[in-house]
Amino acid sequence: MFRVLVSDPISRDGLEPLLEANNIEIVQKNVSEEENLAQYDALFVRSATKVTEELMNQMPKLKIVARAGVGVDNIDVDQATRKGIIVINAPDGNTISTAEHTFAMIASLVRHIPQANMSVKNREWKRSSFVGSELHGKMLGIVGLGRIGTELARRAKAFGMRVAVFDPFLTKERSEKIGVEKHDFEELLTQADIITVHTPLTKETKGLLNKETISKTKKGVYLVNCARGGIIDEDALCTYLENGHVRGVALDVFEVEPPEHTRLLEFEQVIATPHLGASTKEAQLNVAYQVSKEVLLFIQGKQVTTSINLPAMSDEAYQKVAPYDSLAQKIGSFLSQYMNQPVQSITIEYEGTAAEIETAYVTKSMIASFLKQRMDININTVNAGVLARERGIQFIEKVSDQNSGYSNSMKVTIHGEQTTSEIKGTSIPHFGERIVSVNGFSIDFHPSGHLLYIQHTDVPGVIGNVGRILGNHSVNIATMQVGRKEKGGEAIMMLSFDRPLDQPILSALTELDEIVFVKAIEL
Ligand SMILES: NC(=O)C1=CN([C@@H]2O[C@H](COP(=O)(O)OP(=O)(O)OC[C@H]3O[C@@H](n4cnc5c(N)ncnc54)[C@H](O)[C@@H]3O)[C@@H](O)[C@H]2O)C=CC1
Ligand SMILES: O=C(O)C(=O)COP(=O)(O)O
Repeated sequence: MFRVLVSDPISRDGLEPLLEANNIEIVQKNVSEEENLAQYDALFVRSATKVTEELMNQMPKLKIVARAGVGVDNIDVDQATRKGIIVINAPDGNTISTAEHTFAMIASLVRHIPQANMSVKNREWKRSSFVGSELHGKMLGIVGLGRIGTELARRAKAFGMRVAVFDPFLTKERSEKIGVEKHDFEELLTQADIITVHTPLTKETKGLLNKETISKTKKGVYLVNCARGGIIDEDALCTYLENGHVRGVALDVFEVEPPEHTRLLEFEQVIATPHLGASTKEAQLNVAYQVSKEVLLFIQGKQVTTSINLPAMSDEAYQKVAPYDSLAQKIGSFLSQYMNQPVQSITIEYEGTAAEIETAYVTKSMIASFLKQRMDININTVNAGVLARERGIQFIEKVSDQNSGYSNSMKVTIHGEQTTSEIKGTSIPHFGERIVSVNGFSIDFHPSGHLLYIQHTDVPGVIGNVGRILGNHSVNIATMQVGRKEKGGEAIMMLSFDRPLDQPILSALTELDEIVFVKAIEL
């Protein structure tokens, strides 16, 4: 049974993909009210639940956190990554709703609609107190031209506004295509009549509009924040509202939510909504449906596509990666079992078509498989890189420019404290993966099942002796491959069996004079 805890109010209809699947239990209850957090495999949240390290520690089975929305600033993604917990979000399900809400806030702000509404409800008729400004012909400054910023720009243009944009990642071509003016931050500050922010909350964007930057804006500017509390510094807003430099402010989000102690709400010129950007039936259905489908993919062992802490990959892209992923896991596990010593660095080299895929994912998969043999914690592609680095293991990814004759290949070299080992494999369409070289010995075997690696001297009779000992122990050899570099020198043997080999058999083999090294490997 896969157990899902839905902590914030999330559309039940949007959970349909999970509700219809078998063996999934969904509990809709806030984390603060759930006594047995340890039983859950997945946690669904919106912005209210804070997914802290402490909460994750109370959920040892947690494998995936699904944010039914965009911003993940309420989730400790670094800690989730360390613990191997996948974090996903619903990147575009609430874009339109949030853009529409922002536009509604802008229109309300310049026409004083909330204040006028209150006044009329108080039985007043003060028409001259609420004279507003037209949007037509004014310049809207958008900070962050992502999904929401772009939709907002389209709406502003339809109202005859000029749209100036600051976004460090915006190309000239894209700004021309959308029909907005690309500016630097300073220009936008000094020219815009209304400034609205649409970036995530990060170290860089926290306090982006502060005492210093707001002082550069036009006198009488309107400021809007429907992205995240803290992108516009609240103390600075109070200062400039008090001295009249900022004419009005529209806020959907606050540094602390609910905003119990902020002075901002005391200003007549501030209009506010309680984080309603994504609160439409449509957006809530979209985001819940998006993350439910993703979680279902995860449960089915398929590739999730909207992960924050995994390389983004569509299911289609994963189909191309899958054969190499499988090969990488086999090589990682093989080398980890074979090299029983501390490791300093791992190098993975891709050649041919293997170099054309999402190699970062495959590298992490190989490292995860390597570490799994050595560590008794949850290791996967999410936390493999972090855990390897924490243990002082360097990993290097290379694309080989050599042509070794295979249409694709993957070579993994591990530098251990005492020795270095290396395995090369290839994936053959419709045939599966093959290991084609071990420590420079050419060989050809399918890396699967109960294997035995033997290093020996290339002398007559050794194969017979090995066969005799195995036969004496009633062990049937399923497959056998040999490889050598030169006649009479060192050689290797790779055998596979229908069952694992016991220690007495391995000891008997080791006692043969011509045998240098024996290692049973389970893949
Ligand atoms: N009020 C609400 O209910 C909602 C709020 N949001 C907030 O809106 C934010 C934006 O959402 P989307 O447009 O979907 O995200 P997005 O990722 O599509 O766009 C963010 C944009 O910000 C830009 N950016 C990043 N750092 C920047 C910087 N230092 N200066 C200027 N631009 C910068 C990026 O290049 C990107 O284009 C979310 O992160 C979330 O916090 C999102 C949905 C609902
Ligand atoms: O999607 C986002 O980033 C939002 O801010 C929406 O938040 P919510 O899901 O409404 O709590």
